[in-house]
Amino acid sequence: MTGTILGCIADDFTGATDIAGLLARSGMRVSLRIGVPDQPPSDTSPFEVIALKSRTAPVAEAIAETRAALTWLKNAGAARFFWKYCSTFDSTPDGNIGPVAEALMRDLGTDQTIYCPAFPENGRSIFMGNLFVGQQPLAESPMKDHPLTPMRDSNLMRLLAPQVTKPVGLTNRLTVAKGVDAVQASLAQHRSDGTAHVVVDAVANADLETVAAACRDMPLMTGGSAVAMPLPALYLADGLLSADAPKQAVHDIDQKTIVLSGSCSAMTNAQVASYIATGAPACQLDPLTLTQTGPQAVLDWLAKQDLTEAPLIYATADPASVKAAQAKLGVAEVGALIEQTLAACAVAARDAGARRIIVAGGETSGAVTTALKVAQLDIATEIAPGVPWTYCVSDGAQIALALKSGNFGSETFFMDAQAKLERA
Ligand SMILES: Nc1ncnc2c1ncn2[C@@H]1O[C@H](COP(=O)(O)OP(=O)(O)OP(=O)(O)O)[C@@H](O)[C@H]1O
Ligand SMILES: O=C(O)[C@@H](O)C(=O)CO
Repeated sequence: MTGTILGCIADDFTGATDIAGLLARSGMRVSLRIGVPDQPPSDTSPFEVIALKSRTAPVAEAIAETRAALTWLKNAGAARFFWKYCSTFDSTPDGNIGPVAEALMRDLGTDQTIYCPAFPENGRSIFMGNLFVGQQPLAESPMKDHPLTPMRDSNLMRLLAPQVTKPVGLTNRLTVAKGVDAVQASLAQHRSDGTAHVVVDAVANADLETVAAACRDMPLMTGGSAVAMPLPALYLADGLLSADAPKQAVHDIDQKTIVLSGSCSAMTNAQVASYIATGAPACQLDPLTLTQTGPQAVLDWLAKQDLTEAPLIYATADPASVKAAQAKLGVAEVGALIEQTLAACAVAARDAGARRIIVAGGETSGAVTTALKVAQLDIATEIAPGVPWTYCVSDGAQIALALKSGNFGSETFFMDAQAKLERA
């Protein structure tokens, strides 16, 4: 029986399902824990992911939580670790990515790690240390206007340097193109120069295969989810993982479904419009009305729905409406109001028999999983790159839960999700 081989720590919930989903492409069992478990490890998987909510937390808090996660994962048997942050490197000059990496390096007694947020299947690529979102440099992409972590520079070395105490360097695409030995030689050169933090270019999945192969024995790798994807096959080839290691389970889940959308990204707006156009029952939450009437009206609407028709409850709105609501009610207040309402809808839907719950938005996913009191998710079939179905238990009921990052999935995501579970 194989113990835990790789321990991953993610700085948000949808980021955690993202890396868990890509690791699960291997067919191996991947478990995701919501927060650092109170209990010592038991029923562990070859790949364990701990989801934190530390992306915008104060540095000291993020470090403390991440170190606690590391200890739990070490106790689960892991000897290799992955620090997962956003593929758009979401952070601020006094943000957490660098300080957390340095804290993990200290705890693991290692003097070097890599930074590779590339996710080519979702349009994130790195060339000469510059991060692109589709064809746009990061700082010209919609990420420049992110409400919490506006990204105003596209150069990963410049973004990382103010966050760390040790030198930052680059292993560029020309080296990656030469293969595994060239990447390892470049890392060794950086190490002898005292460069602890190495940004590594990747523009395609083939580059990520090379980078993962070159770095697979590092105690700590950091990046987006995609550079972790080749690791299961590499560990299998190295004999670290046996072919009889636990595989993904498949459960037969009742068809009653609820779709909850609190993301206001351009992609989620398109997904909501496309779902409504199919004729699915839908109820829009208006923040101003909610402050006056509370959640009862939407709960009443939900109680009348046939859950086999997979109704949608959404607060998703265009940027102008979001700004107007924020100006009237306050950014944090309106966010919390909607998150709490959608979380209450998730609980009510579960109590009414919904066993398939689809959620759009990272913060929204956090609120929903917390309200459902979900502690552990087992990763199941992939819906879209970085968005898997997961299985969990909530109040004794076996639930299939899909947590979608705001920007991920195609326009037909909500339909795709339902169809994928049928095929699984
Ligand atoms: N109509 C609205 N007006 C104002 N705020 C809203 C509205 N609808 C949703 N919100 C809030 O916007 C925030 C959206 O964040 P969330 O993390 O859920 O989505 P996202 O940022 O698109 O996803 P991700 O973090 O995965 O990229 C939530 O706090 C939500 O409550
Ligand atoms: O890496 C990404 O883009 C996502 O997994 C994410 O972190 C969403 O918040």
